[in-house]
Parts: sequence; C-alpha cells; structure tokens
Amino acid sequence: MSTFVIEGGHKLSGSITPQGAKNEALQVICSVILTPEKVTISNVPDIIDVNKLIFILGELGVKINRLNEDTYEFQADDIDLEYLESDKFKKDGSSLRGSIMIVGPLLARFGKGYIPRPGGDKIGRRRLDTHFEGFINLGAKFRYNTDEKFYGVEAEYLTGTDMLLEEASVTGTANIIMAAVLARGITTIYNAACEPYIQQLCKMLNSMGAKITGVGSNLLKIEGVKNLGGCSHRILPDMIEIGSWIGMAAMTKSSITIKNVSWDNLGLIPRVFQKLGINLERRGDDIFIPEQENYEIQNFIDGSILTISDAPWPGFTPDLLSIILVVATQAKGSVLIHQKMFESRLFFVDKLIDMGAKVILCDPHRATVIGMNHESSLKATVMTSPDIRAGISLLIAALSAKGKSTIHNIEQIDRGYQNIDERLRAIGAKITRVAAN
Ligand SMILES: CC(=O)N[C@H]1[C@@H](OP(=O)(O)OP(=O)(O)OC[C@H]2O[C@@H](n3ccc(=O)[nH]c3=O)[C@H](O)[C@@H]2O)O[C@H](CO)[C@@H](O)[C@@H]1O
Ligand SMILES: C=C(OP(=O)(O)O)C(=O)O
Repeated sequence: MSTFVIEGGHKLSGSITPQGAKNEALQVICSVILTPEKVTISNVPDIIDVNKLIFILGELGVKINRLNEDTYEFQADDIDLEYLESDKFKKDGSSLRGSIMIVGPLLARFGKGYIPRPGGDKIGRRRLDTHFEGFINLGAKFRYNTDEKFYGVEAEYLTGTDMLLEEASVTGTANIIMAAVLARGITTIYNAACEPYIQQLCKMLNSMGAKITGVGSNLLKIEGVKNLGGCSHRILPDMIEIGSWIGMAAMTKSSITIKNVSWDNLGLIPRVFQKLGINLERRGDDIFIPEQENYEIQNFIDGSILTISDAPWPGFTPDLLSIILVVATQAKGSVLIHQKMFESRLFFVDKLIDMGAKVILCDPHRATVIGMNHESSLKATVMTSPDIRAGISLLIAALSAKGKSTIHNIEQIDRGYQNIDERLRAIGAKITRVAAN
C-alpha cells in the first residue's frame, strides 16, 4: 500500500492537461475484439485500470503494439478462447470493473463470453443484470456459477431485437451495443446510457463499419453487420479529471488553466461548479479558473437550499459528487448532496468531519454541507482512500488543509489518475509518494 504525504495550504498555479478518459478507454479498448483488423487508439491514459485491461487482452491473444506513450495498435486476429476458462483469467478479470465489457464483443464474434465477478470501487451494490438481460434478449444462453461467481453467455449467433433497459447502465449499454453490432437484424436499445463515453464508442464502431443511429440519445438503433474492420480512434479528455481540477483550484484558492477540455462534451459539469459560486471561463477549448478568495453557493430561485444530485447522462455524473462535496466544505452557504446511484460512496465524509468540515451525513445517500467560507481551514490528518473519487476528494482536502496530511491506499487514486503526483507538483503542489515496502 503506497502513500501520499501532502503539505497543504499552498496555492497552485499554471496549466494542467487532462488525461484521456478512463471510462471511455475501458470501452473502446474492449471493442478491438470485434475485428481481426488493426485498430489504433490514441490518448490512452496510463493508469492501473487501463493497463490491467490491456494486459488481459494480451493474455487473450490480442497483439498489442505501443506506438508511443499514449497510442496503441491492437489486432485481435488470433484469440485464445481457452484463457477465458483458466484460473488465471478468473483472477485477472476480477481485478477491475471495465473487464466486464469484453463479454459483449467476445459473444458477438466468437459465440461465447465469460467473466468472473468484476472488481471496481466498493461503493455499494453494483449489479450486472442489465448486461446479461441484454445478451439474453439477443438470444444468448446465460449461466452463473454462484460458488465461483463466474458468469457466462453463449450463442451460435445473436438476433437483433427491441429492448427496454431497466436502467441506463453505462457499461451495460456499451456491452449490449458491442454485442448487437454483429447480430443478425436490427436491435433497438431504449433507456440506453448516452454518456460521452458511449457516444465515442458508437462513433468508433461506426467508423469500423457498424450501423448505429441515435448516438447521443437514449434510443439507439443498431443494424447488425457481418464484419467490422479496423479504424483509428482518439479518446476524449477525462471529464471527471477536469471536474477534479476545477474543484482543486477553488479549494486551494488557485488560478489554474485546464487545457483542451473538449468543452462541448462536458454537459452540466461547468454549470454545477458555477452553482457553488466558482468562477470559470471558457477560453477557446480551455477552462480558466481565476484565483478566488471566496465562492458562494447559489440557492434555488425561491431561496431554498441548493441540492446537487446525480442522474444518468445528460444529468450530473455520480463520479463528481464526492468532489463537489469536498469543495462545498469551503464555500459560503449550504448545499444538500444527494448521491442517488451508489449506496456507500458518501461514507468518506467522516474523514472530512475529522478535518473540521461541517457535514451532516443524513443517510447513506445524502449529506448536508455547511460551507465554512474559508474562515477556518481544514486540519491535516492521516487517512485512507476508500475509493477512487473519495481518494481524489481527500487529496484535494489535504492540499487545502494547513499542515502535513498522509493518504494511504493511493492505488485507489492511481487506478484512475495518471502520474497524479508529478502532474500536481508541476503546478506547485507539495506532494510526495512513499512507495510500499
Ligand atoms: C468503468 C465505468 O464506466 N464505470 C462507470 C460506470 O459504472 P457502471 O456501468 O458499473 O455503472 P451503472 O451505470 O451500471 O450503474 C451504477 C449504479 O447506478 C445505479 N443506476 C444506474 C442507472 C440508473 O438509471 N439508475 C441507477 O440507479 C445502478 O443500479 C448502479 O448501482 O457508470 C457509473 C455511473 O455513471 C460510474 O459511476 C462509473 O464510473
Ligand atoms: C466508480 C468508478 O470506477 P469503476 O466503475 O471502475 O469502479 C469511477 O470511475 O468513479
């Protein structure tokens, strides 16, 4: 377990460039399984989760050629399906959430897809029903080994159909799309997730020869094709990282420019930070955040207290709520944070309370934050990162706190943030990585 030691209370300045999006990378890298031809993907983030997925593809027999630091060429022309039944795969596949998305493409192209219960953040129940109901609708046979927690789907071929998803699951939608592109006939997916990650996946698949319409909406129409070919694809900047840096600038009273953010793909993200009173300017495709001594939370028009909650896209992403919460601790005013999707993502507020933040955890889904308007700073402390977004939120809290904080279990942060300590040091953060013995 490695650790960050952070000396807080220093202003940051300069510019930071977001990495490629983790959640898009996990989808588009899985899609290379759909074709025997070469696929080139650029702006791939160098993070633990993505590297684990690339490793799994390599074990599956995909040829992987790293063309430069962030660009890979993949070729799935000699897949070893036996690996899927090995103990090794049961271990490798369960180490991240994104591995679940190899199932759809494997099923579509090879007639079978297996996966151990995937990992990812322990932030409450994370069911996979949407994925497997989708495959079953396309004609696959499903089995689940409860002892081994091992899922499997098989089909000689898949047949397009109309389906209405019970929930707009992000990875579930991606998985079903990747299965349906090679199915016989037409599939419609209603209540589809439509995050930029999904839009990017659809654009990439279309450039490989798929026929997907409705991209960006919650109703997708997919006309199955016989084969897909190669393509080149560039991953968008990581919108969750961008939100993290906006929050970090406000909490540390710093002036920061976030470069090349692909503003048009950020949805409500800038607006929600503005509701906390944070000034930010669009400059070309950059976001400039000026130094601000204070930021004041806007109430609703009728004067009632602001609520910020998550919702499937184009609603506000749940992955930024922990960051919004920490930033609110130093705002002027109060806000209710309502994390609707996940059951255990707000428990980290105990650490913020230890640091002096005024937060009431109303129940596992809701927390009221009474901002301190920077009148007293958070106190440095020792903490452990429970999940990726709580981890970055605690890191932001530590950067704003007076004194030396320690964050253990930073692998949880590294799995989604590339070289974070080095990049933050470049803009003035005093952060040191202490490797595990
Ligand atoms: C690798 C990856 O891409 N992970 C993301 C993906 O996870 P993932 O695809 O695993 O998450 P899902 O979209 O399936 O659902 C997340 C949770 O929200 C609940 N739910 C979902 C949809 C809905 O309409 N109502 C609802 O309550 C689900 O029951 C589940 O508990 O999407 C999540 C939701 O944006 C993000 O937090 C994760 O970062
Ligand atoms: C919850 C997240 O990731 P994962 O789905 O990989 O656990 C996240 O990125 O915030």
